[in-house]
Amino acid sequence: MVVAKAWILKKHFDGFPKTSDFDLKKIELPDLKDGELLLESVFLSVDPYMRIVESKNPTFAVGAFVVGNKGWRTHFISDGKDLQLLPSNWPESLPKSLALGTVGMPGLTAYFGLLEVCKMKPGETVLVNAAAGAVGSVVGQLAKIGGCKVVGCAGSDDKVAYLKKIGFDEAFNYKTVKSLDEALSKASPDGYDCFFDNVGGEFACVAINQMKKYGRIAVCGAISQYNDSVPQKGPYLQLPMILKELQMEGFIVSRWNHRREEGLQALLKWVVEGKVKYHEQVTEGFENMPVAFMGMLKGENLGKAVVKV
Ligand SMILES: NC(=O)C1=CN([C@@H]2O[C@H](COP(=O)(O)OP(=O)(O)OC[C@H]3O[C@@H](n4cnc5c(N)ncnc54)[C@H](OP(=O)(O)O)[C@@H]3O)[C@@H](O)[C@H]2O)C=CC1
Ligand SMILES: CCCCC/C=C\CC(=O)/C=C/C=C/C=C/[C@@H](O)CCCC(=O)O
Repeated sequence: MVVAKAWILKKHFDGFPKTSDFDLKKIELPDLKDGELLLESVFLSVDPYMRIVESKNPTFAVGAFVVGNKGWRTHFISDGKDLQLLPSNWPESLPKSLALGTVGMPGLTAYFGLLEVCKMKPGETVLVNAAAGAVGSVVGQLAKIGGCKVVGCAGSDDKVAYLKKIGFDEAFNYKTVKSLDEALSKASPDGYDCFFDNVGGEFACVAINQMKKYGRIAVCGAISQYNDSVPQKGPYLQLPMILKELQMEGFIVSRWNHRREEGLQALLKWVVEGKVKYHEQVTEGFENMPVAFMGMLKGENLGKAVVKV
């Protein structure tokens, strides 16, 4: 009998998440039926990554590594239908945890958001916020590969130094600049063609006023608003949208599930060639899932935040 540990949400968040909102449970798992397999988490994120320890399903061999959306759990039984094997050409030398980050869902978000929503073109200027995080750090590097000028903002001087190291043309600490408006116009006096928005709220309002005519805004996330108890109010953006004829489009990465393999292969190739660099913020221990989660929301992570079980 395998006993799984699972983090459950005891109470819906009221404002910023608290340790007391989570509960660690033990769950006895039943024996496998034909067609099922038993998975053991190796790295976890919001999208857990697991190794198969027992299988009664001919498609999945014991020892194989898969990505699945199974919650914060050490073990899980699956019929295999919703699991993704790692690409078969995954190099032995590459950390498998990247399947949760640069060569996984966050990397795909950057890839499809830039290509399909921003429709970036060589010579354009791309702005990205939360730029030193899992999605943002890939956005900036893909935009450089695509021949763009890239401006990134992040919440510490160490993160800004990292952005410059991985090739961002301009980067600044949005928490310490005197004026966000001035910092954005100094970084690109002619404005921005593409804005990949991970943050929303006031940052987005200031940035949207600095878009060039016909600019495109990919609304990927709004992390500045996720923990608000009271919804934020304006300023309102209709005037710059009309006068500059902007396009603003929200998206969820799963829209391109049918092109997942294309995206993963492109990202894998760039990582192997050293054209896309990665950093992971690894927290040790399943017991520390809530700590890692809250730390990520507070900006303690550089690159993708993962938990090693
Ligand atoms: N649409 C989609 O399909 C998807 C959307 N997303 C979204 O993309 C965004 C980035 O996700 P991900 O890369 O996983 O996370 P990150 O690795 O970027 O971690 C989150 C970062 O957000 C920044 N942040 C937190 N609060 C604020 C704030 N108030 N203002 C500005 N920045 C803040 C912090 O960096 P800093 O130190 O710079 O403040 C923190 O490190 C999120 O909004 C997420 O919801 C992610 C995946 C798919
Ligand atoms: C408090 C409200 C929060 C709203 C956030 C809404 C959107 C932003 C966001 O973060 C969206 C993420 C979507 C992720 C989707 C993932 C799966 O489709 C795939 C996961 C497994 C994988 O393929 O690796």
